[in-house]
Amino acid sequence: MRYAHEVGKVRAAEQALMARLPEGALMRRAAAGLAATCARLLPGVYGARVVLLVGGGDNGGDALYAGAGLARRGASVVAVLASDRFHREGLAALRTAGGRVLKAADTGPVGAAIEDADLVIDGLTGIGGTGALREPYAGLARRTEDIDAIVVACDVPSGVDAGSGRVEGAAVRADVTVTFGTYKPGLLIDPGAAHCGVVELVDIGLGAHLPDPDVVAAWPVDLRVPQPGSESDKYRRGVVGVLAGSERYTGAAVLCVGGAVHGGAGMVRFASTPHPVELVRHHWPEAVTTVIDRTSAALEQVGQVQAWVVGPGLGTDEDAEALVEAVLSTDLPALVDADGLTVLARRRDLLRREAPTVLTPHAGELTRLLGNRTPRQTIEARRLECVQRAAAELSATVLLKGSTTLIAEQDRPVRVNPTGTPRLATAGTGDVLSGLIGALLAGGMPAIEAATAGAYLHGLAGRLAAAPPTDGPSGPAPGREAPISAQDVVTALPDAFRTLA
Ligand SMILES: NC(=O)C1=CN([C@@H]2O[C@H](COP(=O)(O)OP(=O)(O)OC[C@H]3O[C@@H](n4cnc5c(N)ncnc54)[C@H](OP(=O)(O)O)[C@@H]3O)[C@@H](O)[C@H]2O)[C@@H](O)CC1
Ligand SMILES: Nc1ncnc2c1ncn2[C@@H]1O[C@H](COP(=O)(O)OP(=O)(O)O)[C@@H](O)[C@H]1O
Ligand SMILES: [K+]
Repeated sequence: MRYAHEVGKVRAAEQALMARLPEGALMRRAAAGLAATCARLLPGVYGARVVLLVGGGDNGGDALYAGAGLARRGASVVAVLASDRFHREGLAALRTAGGRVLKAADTGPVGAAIEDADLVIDGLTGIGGTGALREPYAGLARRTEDIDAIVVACDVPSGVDAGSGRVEGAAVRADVTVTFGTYKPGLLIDPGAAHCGVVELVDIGLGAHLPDPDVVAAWPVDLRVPQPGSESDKYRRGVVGVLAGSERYTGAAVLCVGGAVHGGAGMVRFASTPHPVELVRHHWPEAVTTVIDRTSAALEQVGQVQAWVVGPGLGTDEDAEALVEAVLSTDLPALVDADGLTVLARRRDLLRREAPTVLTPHAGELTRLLGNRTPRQTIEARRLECVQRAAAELSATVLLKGSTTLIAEQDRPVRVNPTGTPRLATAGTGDVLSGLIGALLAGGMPAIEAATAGAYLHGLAGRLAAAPPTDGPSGPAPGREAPISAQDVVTALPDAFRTLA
């Protein structure tokens, strides 16, 4: 797992540690780690041209000390001061090491230095950055776009809100971000995460002073999907029931069952109206299907299951509502997706239940679930805050889809999914995800673990489907990916599972 802590907790841990160390020791540790990474990224330090973008706080101090270290090893280092305030000891150290200093207002020489640089260290703002970058910080951040130099962000790319990943204006796009002590949520969550490049963590000894994390990113070693043993049979492995599709929306049913069939359930039971049932039988002969009378919503017709998935393509009429109500009245784990969520938005009373409930909204669906008080754009920009609020208000496990999938349960660290690709933003992939998570629930996984593993495998299947085979699970550069369909994601699921073995 990658652990991230809120900014306030990072500051408290730093204070506790600093109280036990000589003045300035912590900053010098951070700067030494930053300088070591920069030295590794350069073909050679001697003679390399390094520019430091220096803000008025301690983030600028880190950059100045790191620059001093590189200058002592023969680099030609220029510091660009964005503010009249700067870290005095850091600047003195740089000058002593032979570094030069410019002010941001010296636009000609500053532009030339950045153009000629081999490496730029962004020390404008770190965890102290608030709101959109003001001038001249914003202008300096923009100057780092489309340059040949390697851009290394100190602690956090400036312009990215460290606590949330929010980006409100200009922000540095780094090739590498060197962060100190612990990850910050904004380094793991988009849009901030997309500005970080490769994130390296430098240990500055904070560990013992840090409380439980606020956000964690799951890595393959953390995921324990159910494995069949010699005692297994199809019933013991878990049966998932899927209520999806309608005469109007048939594809959602086929895709959702596809996700469930490849999710490791012992059996998939599918129930719907005649047309989706016919199509599911055609595509997935292994599913056991039932044509149900929607008006009665009697789940006994479908047979015994260990978990339910309800919603994709279901429609939002009264019959659909009756099916959602029937599922949520059981004492079984249930996942509600798509149209089921639209129904739930007007029947939040149905969420009062003891058994685990997983909701898988995209930002628009979450807007409705939260009573239309939070616009979709706000949810997309403040994903962390909104998913936490939703989990608390709805008393459910909430998986918020989109460019970074987040999974929240009340009083637990929020999970961040590290896999995925923007190629997944295509119709029907969400239906595959809900079927997949339903199968994992039926296999007995706790709700948050099923949602975490499902998001991971789904994102990885998307990458495997989109990438040339040689690029592997860590994923190729986005330009090397091909468009994919939701069915391609289904097909790639077995390969995604195999990476966990
Ligand atoms: N504490 C420790 O032990 C350790 C801390 N460490 C390091 O310290 C960093 C935190 O330092 P910090 O607290 O000084 O804040 P920091 O990120 O430099 O930002 C403040 C400056 O930014 C400016 N500014 C803010 N918003 C702005 C905006 N929108 N637009 C423009 N300017 C804006 C603000 O300007 P002002 O408000 O003063 O005008 C002020 O000058 C942390 O990330 C890590 O790198 C490491 O050395 C390890 C040990
Ligand atoms: N920009 C993006 N980057 C990565 N993944 C994305 C992005 N946009 C959407 N996705 C993923 O694509 C899937 C789309 O699901 P959803 O919105 O429910 O579509 P549908 O209802 O058509 O199936 C989700 O898994 C979501 O996380
Ligand atoms: K920075």
